[in-house]
Amino acid sequence: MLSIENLRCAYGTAEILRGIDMDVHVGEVVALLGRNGMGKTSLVRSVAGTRPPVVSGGTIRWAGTDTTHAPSHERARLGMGLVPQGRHVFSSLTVHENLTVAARRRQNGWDLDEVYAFFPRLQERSRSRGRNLSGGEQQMLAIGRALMTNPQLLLMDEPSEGLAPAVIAQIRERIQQLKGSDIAVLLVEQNLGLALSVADRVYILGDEGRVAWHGQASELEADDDAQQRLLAV
Ligand SMILES: Nc1ncnc2c1ncn2[C@@H]1O[C@H](COP(=O)(O)OP(=O)(O)OP(=O)(O)O)[C@@H](O)[C@H]1O
Repeated sequence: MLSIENLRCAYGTAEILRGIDMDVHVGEVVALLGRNGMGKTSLVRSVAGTRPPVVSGGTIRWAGTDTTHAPSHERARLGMGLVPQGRHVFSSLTVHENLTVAARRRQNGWDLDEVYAFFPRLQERSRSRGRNLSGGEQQMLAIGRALMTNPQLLLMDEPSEGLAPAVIAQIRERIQQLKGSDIAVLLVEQNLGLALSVADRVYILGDEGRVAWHGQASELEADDDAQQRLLAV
């Protein structure tokens, strides 16, 4: 389980998160929502140990270990995988190379064949370089690359950003497939429809740098007031 208590983080003197409490259990998908600039990416980067921002208070525990100030490679070793906003695939490497460079062996874990079975399009494009892929293919590659590290906690930062509806539908199906496996998923999304269709629970960040709403995805779906007030939909 990922357990975040009273987390604060800052860029220089600007404190963005001011006391976040949140947990994500293995086998569930938790969506992290909020309007632009509320700190969703900052929270995910704090969990993954990617700087900036700097964690200025609180604790992050993963599977019983205090990872609050652990280096990002240590968090990866403990089973955290990040699908970063903007994908960041290696543009000069092929799909195959992007995937194998990330591989981390674990018994009964993800390997190249499994990732190709999960995203057949990646196998078709295995010899293409990152820079020649479409946005959707790059997103599949970013997810596949994170899966190659055999994560038990998958942090996904806006996987639907800039993608066509047909590709978003595929990403939705794949997240649903991951659900119920031995992976915990924390999903940052702007696309409320996608978030509600895959998430078990939802946290919404408000403009105080705190959680403004949390509950079951089905509760948020029925709560027009929260949607309008906190997400401006
Ligand atoms: N590297 C940085 N240096 C200084 N301030 C930053 C940096 N990155 C983000 N911020 C600020 O931190 C705040 C939170 O940004 P963050 O990207 O975490 O929000 P977000 O909810 O993910 O937004 P979006 O939906 O637009 O991606 C914003 O005010 C942003 O301008």
